[in-house]
Amino acid sequence: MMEFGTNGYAAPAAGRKGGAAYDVPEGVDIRGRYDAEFAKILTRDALQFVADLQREFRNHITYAMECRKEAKMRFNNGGLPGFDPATRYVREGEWICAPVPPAVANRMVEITGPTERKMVINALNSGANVFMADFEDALSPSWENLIRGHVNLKDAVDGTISFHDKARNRVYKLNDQTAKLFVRPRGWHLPEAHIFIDGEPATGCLVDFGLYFYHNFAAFRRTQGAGSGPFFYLPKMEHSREAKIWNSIFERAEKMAGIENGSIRATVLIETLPAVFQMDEILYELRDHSVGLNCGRWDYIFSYVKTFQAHPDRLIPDRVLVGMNQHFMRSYSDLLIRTCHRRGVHAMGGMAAQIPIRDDPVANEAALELVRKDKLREVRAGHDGTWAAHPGLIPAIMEVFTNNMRNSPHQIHSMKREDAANVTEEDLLQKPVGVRTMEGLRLNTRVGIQYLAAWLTGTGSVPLYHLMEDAATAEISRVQNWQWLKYGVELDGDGLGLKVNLDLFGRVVEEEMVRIEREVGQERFKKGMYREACKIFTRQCTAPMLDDFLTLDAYNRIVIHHPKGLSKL
Ligand SMILES: CC(=O)SCCNC(=O)CCNC(=O)[C@H](O)C(C)(C)COP(=O)(O)OP(=O)(O)OC[C@H]1O[C@@H](n2cnc3c(N)ncnc32)[C@H](O)[C@@H]1OP(=O)(O)O
Ligand SMILES: O=CC(=O)O
Ligand SMILES: [Mg+2]
Repeated sequence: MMEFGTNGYAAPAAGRKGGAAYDVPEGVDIRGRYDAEFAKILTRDALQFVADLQREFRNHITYAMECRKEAKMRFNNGGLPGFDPATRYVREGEWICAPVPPAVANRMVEITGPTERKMVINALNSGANVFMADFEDALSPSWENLIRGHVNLKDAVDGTISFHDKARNRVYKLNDQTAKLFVRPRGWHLPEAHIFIDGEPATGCLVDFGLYFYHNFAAFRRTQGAGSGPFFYLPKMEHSREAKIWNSIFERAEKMAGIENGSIRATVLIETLPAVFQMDEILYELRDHSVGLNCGRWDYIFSYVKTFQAHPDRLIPDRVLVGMNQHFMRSYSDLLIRTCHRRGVHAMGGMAAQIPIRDDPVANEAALELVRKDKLREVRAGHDGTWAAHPGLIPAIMEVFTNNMRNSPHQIHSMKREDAANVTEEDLLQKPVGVRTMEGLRLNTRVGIQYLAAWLTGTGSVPLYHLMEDAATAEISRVQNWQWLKYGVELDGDGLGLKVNLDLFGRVVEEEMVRIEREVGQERFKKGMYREACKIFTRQCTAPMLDDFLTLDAYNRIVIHHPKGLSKL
């Protein structure tokens, strides 16, 4: 095991003995594995840029994270999130964001996926308008995945990326026409424990943003952005002060690159409950750099549970029942559309969880139909585009959007949704309706453990029971179990009348582990990290205090410092 310092991460190594070393600027220490390809990303100049960002913004980030803690305390003491009276002038003011760059006017279908090499090529060739390359929900942030991801994105932006699938003897290359690339860095909360700056682990998202921006801004603007860009997605913000930090980071990056202010554009995911009350404020802070908001529905549900962790009157029903038809979810989507269109930017829809079912045409058609229905609701509500988890879904989603957009690339000017101006705090907080069942508890457990086992072995998005599962959906499973255990809820939906307690949960865990082993097979079960995942998941579900993020604790298990002799692994 690694030896932890006072901040929870291994202390930086004093030097590098044996093997090649990165050429680092003053105060930077790279503790991840070295290879010649990685060294092309971790250049002295790129690291200097990351270190400059870290030094300039670390106090702002620390403050923003302290504010999150204060807000959590307020909610835990019975407070509710709501609109901030101090920024009423922003919500009521008549201002708009900078015009949408022509390169990304049409974003009807955006495919998302991790930065794995073959998937990057497939996504760019998929026929979607945009590919969101993900360092976040869909990626397990191991050193290998992250830096390999940067190699892949650089090759993609340079147009030189290729991949040889030896088993199938198939070579993957980019088509002439490709999707426009957006990149989603990690959330503020995750450190990058393989890069130390001034003795502390770097902020994960500054590493993701800084390395990508440094290496790609020029080529991207030439080949993809028609003179603007690069483009980003920004996850998991809770307050506009966090958007203000991003805005300053963008200005700092533009200055370094010598490009015009407002070149970088970002879509912010509204995927925390506190952020839904800050949508105008977030757009306002980013008004020169914004290209919309997105309904990150899965993290939003997770955040609803987390925000109300001390409110037993706001327990949610079985996870499968919390869809966009719930009043609080519909209100969130309606207000997001109204806010974006009033400010002149895209209102993006979210991810349907269904994926193609290859070996069962009937089930496949049923899954596709659910996706179509979800997308039809989005486009009719006024969304300008949406997400697709898998290339196989793109034709159906594209058809729904093109058939309902009146030959226009977006609906910013045609679907104002003034009716949504009446969405109230109560609408946005309304308790979801539905029942709780033993199967809900079992499914959360089965899915949560399998997802975590995949994440620990380097895969951040997986197909489970014909649905896409990623960090956000796994979080729902975890916090829902925690909530049900904490308040000993009655499972009122299956006539069994059982109450959730440690005994029952212990039995469920045992039985679901047996089921997982049966389903994946003994050999895979033994080789995989199911037992470790089970330990982490169970601890988090039964902890007296709810952990903020599943991936924070789990991250410690995927940090691998090199050379091995120095890191005491
Ligand atoms: C809550 C949120 O944040 S949502 C956004 C984050 N989540 C995501 O981005 C999920 C992205 N999707 C995926 O990772 C995958 O589609 C999964 C894990 C859900 C399903 O994966 P699989 O079952 O392995 O897919 P499947 O075997 O059907 O893949 C078929 C082909 O499509 C490709 N493919 C599948 N999904 C994607 C994708 N999102 N991007 C690019 N290519 C993809 C595969 O690489 C494979 O290519 P090949 O035929 O050339 O080998
Ligand atoms: O990031 C998207 C989500 O739904 O969470
Ligand atoms: Mg998310």
